[in-house]
Amino acid sequence: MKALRALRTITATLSPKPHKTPLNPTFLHHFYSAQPQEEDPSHNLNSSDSENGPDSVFDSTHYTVPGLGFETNSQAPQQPTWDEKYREKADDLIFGKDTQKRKLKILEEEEERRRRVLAKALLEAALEAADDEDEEEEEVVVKEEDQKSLSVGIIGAPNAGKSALTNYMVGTKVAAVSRKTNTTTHEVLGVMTKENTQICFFDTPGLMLDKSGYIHKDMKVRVESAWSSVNLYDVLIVIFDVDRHLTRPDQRVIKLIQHMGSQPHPKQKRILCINKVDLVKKKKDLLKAAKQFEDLPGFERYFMISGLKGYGVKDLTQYLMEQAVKRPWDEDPFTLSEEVMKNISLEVVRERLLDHVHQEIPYQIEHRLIDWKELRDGSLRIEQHLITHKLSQRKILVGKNGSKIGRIGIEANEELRSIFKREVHLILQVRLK
Ligand SMILES: Nc1nc2c(ncn2[C@@H]2O[C@H](COP(=O)(O)OP(=O)(O)OP(=O)(O)O)[C@@H](O)[C@H]2O)c(=O)[nH]1
Repeated sequence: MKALRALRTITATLSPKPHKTPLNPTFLHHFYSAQPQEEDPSHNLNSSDSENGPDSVFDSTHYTVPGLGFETNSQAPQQPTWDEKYREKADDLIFGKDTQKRKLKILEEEEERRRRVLAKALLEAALEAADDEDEEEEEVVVKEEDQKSLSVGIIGAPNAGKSALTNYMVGTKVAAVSRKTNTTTHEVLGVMTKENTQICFFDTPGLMLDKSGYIHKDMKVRVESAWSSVNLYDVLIVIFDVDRHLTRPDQRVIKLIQHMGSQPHPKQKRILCINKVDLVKKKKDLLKAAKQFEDLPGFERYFMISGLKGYGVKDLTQYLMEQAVKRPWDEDPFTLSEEVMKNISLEVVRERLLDHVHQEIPYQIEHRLIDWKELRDGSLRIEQHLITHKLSQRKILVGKNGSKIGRIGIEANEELRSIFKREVHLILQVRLK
C-alpha cells in the first residue's frame, strides 16, 4: 500500500504540474537573462547601481519557475536534426535495404533499454519514498532520559569525499560537493536523528599533514584550531579516496592515515573509510589498499564505501548508531537551526557557482550573507552578495545580459525551496569591490 502511495507520488512528480502562477510569456527571456522585468515597479534594488549594472542582480521574484527539473527533459527522446527522408535514401544507396531493418531493431532495443532503466528508477524511488514514509511515521517525541547522542568528526584530504558522505548520511544538502578541492569553507554541522539516537556530523575542512607528518605551516592558524577540535568527537572517521590512492598515491594522505591510526585513542573511536570504491574496476586492488593499512592499531573498524552512491553507508550508519551514548540530544531533531540554514543557503549557492563558473573564480570572490528574514507568510528572504576583485571576474559571473548569475540564482532558489520546504526569495548580487 505504501509502495503504491509512493508510486502515485512519483507519477504525480513525473507528470507536468500546474504552476501556481501562469507561465510568464517572458519566462524564456528571463531564464536566459537575469535582467529584471523593466515593467516591474517593485524592482529598485540596483537601478541606481550604475557601476555594477542591473544585470548583476538575480532576484527570484522576477522569475516564474516551474517545478524542479525545469531546464531539460532528459527522458525525451532526442529528435534527429536531419530530414529522415533524405537520410533513408542515402542509407539505401550506400548500405542497401537491410540497413533500415537494422536501424529499426537498434531503435527498438534502445527504447526497451530506456523503458527498463525508467522502470528500475521508478521502483527504486518508490522503495525510497516508502522508507521515507516509514521514517516520518517514527517521528515521535523521545523523552530526554531515553535520548542517545554521538558526535562524529570526518577528516580527510581535500576531495576525499567528506561532504558527499555527510550529505548522504544526513539526507540533506549540508555541505557543497564539487569536483574542485577545498569547497568546505566552514565546519558544517549535519544532524541525523533516528528513533532515540541523534548523530551530529562535523565536516572538517581538508585537514592535512605535510609529507613529514607535520601540520602545514602556511595554514597553521586556521588548521590548528580545527586539529584541536578533532579530539573532542566521540568517533572520528578518517576518509580517503581509494581510486586516487591506487592511481596516484599521495604521501600526505598516507601520513594522515598512519598518524591517525598510530595508536588507540583513550576516549575516541577511530575508523577508516576507504571511499569511492565505485570507481575501482578491479576489486582485488581494493584489498591491496585495505591491506596496506590493516595493521594500524588506532583504527577500530574499516569500511569500504561510496559516499556518493551509498555503497556500504548503511553498515557505517549502523555502526555509528551502536556507538551512541546516553546523552540528551544537542539539536532539535525536527527543525534545522537558523545557523545551519544560513550555512546551507551559502553552500547551495556556492555549489551552483562551482558548477557554472569554471576557472579559479569561485575561490577568489567574497561570498557574504547580507540579509536573512523570515517573512510573515513563512517564506524566507535571503540576500547574498558575491564580491569580485576584478572587473573581468565580475563579467564572467554575471554572464551575457545576466545569464550566468540568473541561472545560478534560479537553480539555487529551487534547491533551497526544496530543502527548506517553503517559499524562498533569493537575491544574489554580483559586486565589484
Ligand atoms: N565516484 C565517486 N565520487 C565521489 C564519491 N564521494 C565523493 N565523490 C566526488 O568527489 C568530489 C569531492 O567530494 P567532496 O565530498 O566535495 O569532497 P570533500 O572531501 O568534502 O572536499 P573538500 O571540501 O575540498 O575538503 C566530488 O566531485 C564528489 O562528487 C564516491 O564515493 N564516488
